[in-house]
Amino acid sequence: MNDSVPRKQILNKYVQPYNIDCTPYTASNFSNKVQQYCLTQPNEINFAFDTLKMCKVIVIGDTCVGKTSLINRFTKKMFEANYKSTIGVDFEIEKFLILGVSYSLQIWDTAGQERFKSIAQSYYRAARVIVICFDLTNYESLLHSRQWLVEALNANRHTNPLVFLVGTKQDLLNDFSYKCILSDAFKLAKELKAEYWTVSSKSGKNINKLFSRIAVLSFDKLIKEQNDVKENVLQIGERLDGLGNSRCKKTKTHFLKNCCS
Ligand SMILES: Nc1nc2c(ncn2[C@@H]2O[C@H](COP(=O)(O)OP(=O)(O)OP(=O)(O)O)[C@@H](O)[C@H]2O)c(=O)[nH]1
Repeated sequence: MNDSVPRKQILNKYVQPYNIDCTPYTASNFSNKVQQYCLTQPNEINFAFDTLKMCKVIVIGDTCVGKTSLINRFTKKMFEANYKSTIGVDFEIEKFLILGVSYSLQIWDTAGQERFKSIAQSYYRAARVIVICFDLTNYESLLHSRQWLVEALNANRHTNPLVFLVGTKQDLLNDFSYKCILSDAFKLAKELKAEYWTVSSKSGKNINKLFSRIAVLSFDKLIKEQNDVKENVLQIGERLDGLGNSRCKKTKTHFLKNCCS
C-alpha cells in the first residue's frame, strides 16, 4: 500500500461482546439495512481520502484508572509505566474500513483529576459512545462509575450514546480478586445499561477487540440513523410531489437541499 494512504483497520465481520450476558446490545450481526447500504457504496480500499463518517468516543473515569494507557495501547501500540496526568483533554483518530466503508473513531481522552474536570466536561457534548473506565484493583473507582455516567449523559441527552464499562489493569490481579470484583462490575454494568469489558493495556489483552466492537456497534447505529433520516426526507419529498403545484416543488427543492447537506 502507498505510504500516503492512511492505515485502516479492516472489519468485515461483526465483533461479539466480551460476555453475551453482560451487554444491552444483543444483535449478532450488522443489521440488514446496513449490509445493503454497504453493498451499494463504492469500494473505498484504494481511496487516499475519506468520506466523513466519524464517531466521537469519550473515555472517562477516575484519575489513574488507565484511560490514557488504554487509548495509547490501541492507537500507538505502546504502554508507558510512568504516570503522567492528562491536562484537560486530548484526542486520537483511528480509521477503519467496515464492510468496505471508511469510518473513523475520534477518541477523546479526558482528565480524571478533579481540578481539570470542568475543562474535560466541556468536551463531552455530541458523544456517540461513552467509555467509563475503572481500575480492577480499586473498588472505589468502580463505584464512581455511576457518577461519571450521569455527568456524561447530562451532556448528551439527545444522542442516546452507546455505553461501555471497562475494567482496566487485569494483569495486576490474581484469579480470586478478579472474580470478586467482576461479579460486582457485571451488576453495575447491568444497572447502567452498559456493555462490560475487562482489559489490560500492559499486556494488550482485549484492547483491539474492545475498540473493534465499539467501531462496529457505533457504525451500525450511525448508518441506520442516517438511512432513516434519508427515508423520511424522501417520503416527505414524495408527498410534496403529490401536491403538484410549483410552490410545493420549490419547497421540496429547498427542503431536500437543506436536509441532504
Ligand atoms: N499494570 C498496569 N498498569 C497500568 C495499566 N493501565 C495503566 N496503568 C498504569 O496506571 C497509571 C495511570 O495510567 P493513565 O493511563 O495515565 O491513567 P489516566 O486514567 O489517564 O489518569 P488521568 O490522566 O489522571 O485521568 C500509569 O502508571 C500506567 O502505567 C495496565 O493495564 N496494567
